[in-house]
Amino acid sequence: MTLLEVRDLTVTYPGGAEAVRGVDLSLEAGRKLGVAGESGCGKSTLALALLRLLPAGTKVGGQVLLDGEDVLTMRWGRVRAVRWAGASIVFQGAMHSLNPVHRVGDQIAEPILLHGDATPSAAKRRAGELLEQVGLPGARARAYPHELSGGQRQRVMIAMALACDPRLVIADEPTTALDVMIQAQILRLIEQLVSEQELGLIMISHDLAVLADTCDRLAVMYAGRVVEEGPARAVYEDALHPYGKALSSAFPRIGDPASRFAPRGLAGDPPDPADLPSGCTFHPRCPVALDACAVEDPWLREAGTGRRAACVHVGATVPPPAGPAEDVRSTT
Ligand SMILES: Nc1ncnc2c1ncn2[C@@H]1O[C@H](COP(=O)(O)OP(=O)(O)OP(=O)(O)O)[C@@H](O)[C@H]1O
Repeated sequence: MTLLEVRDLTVTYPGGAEAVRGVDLSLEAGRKLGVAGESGCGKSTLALALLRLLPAGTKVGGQVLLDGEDVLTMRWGRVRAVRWAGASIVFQGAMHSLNPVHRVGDQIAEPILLHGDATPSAAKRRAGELLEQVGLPGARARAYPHELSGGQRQRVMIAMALACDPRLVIADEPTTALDVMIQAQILRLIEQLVSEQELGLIMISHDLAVLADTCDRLAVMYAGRVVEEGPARAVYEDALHPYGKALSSAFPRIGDPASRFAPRGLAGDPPDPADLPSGCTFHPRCPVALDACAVEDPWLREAGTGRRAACVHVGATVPPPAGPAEDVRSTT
């Protein structure tokens, strides 16, 4: 069975910001899905929605099927059971996520005690084992967060995320605050744990290169929508959507010196989710926009083997209108 199936997920914050708009995603156990996009595209909102961690008053629609069970409609008692044990999140910036006045071992033991019938001493023992699993000496369980380096704290966060043997781990910018060497170590650790334990991984980052290196598939988000999705390497090296292309050209490629000199960046900012442009939300920044793009909002649809993209330039993108069809489509 598919581990996670997200269907037509929408999130609207109080005040009207449509942060996630009709997202469909799926993930098998043991697979790694990267979610990329600029700041403000809705990546963290998507992650929080998967575990119903959004602020009160936020409107959420669609389905989040975790092992076939809809997280969005389950009772709160069940949601609490699913958090940590079914799926867990590693947030960016471990210093802010760890409690500064508690030893890290106690913080790892806490979800174990809450979610099972372990005794306090068994939970502590398990916390030490988890620390060793993420490459820290078990004795570091007695340390306070400020006594650890940034990389060590992020390892503690990963140990916590694994504490209750979840089936799915969501990592939201897990290495953003770390230097490049430590970043690489943490990414390798996450990859190793996912493959050893047959977990599903959703990794969120603005850095397409990191995701292409770590994940099997990539979803590119823009203004709350997935605008491109496919095998990670293919999306990174040969994006179909103009936004995916712009995002991938923003990072020089390892082993491709020419890419250091490629034109980079994208003018402007993503739109305000409370005041989205008409048609394709990317059209005001798109270098290849047509007049039709200010009107038509293309669906995400098949664009070659295992790939999907939402752009009038890619495949047949416009859903059939109610009246006589006016063809604004083109092919790649
Ligand atoms: N509590 C909130 N109330 C209203 N709007 C919000 C709230 N949280 C986030 N938003 C808005 O929703 C949009 C998506 O934010 P989100 O944090 O999900 O984006 P992101 O892609 O994860 O960005 P970043 O990489 O900076 O974290 C942004 O425009 C943001 O301002």
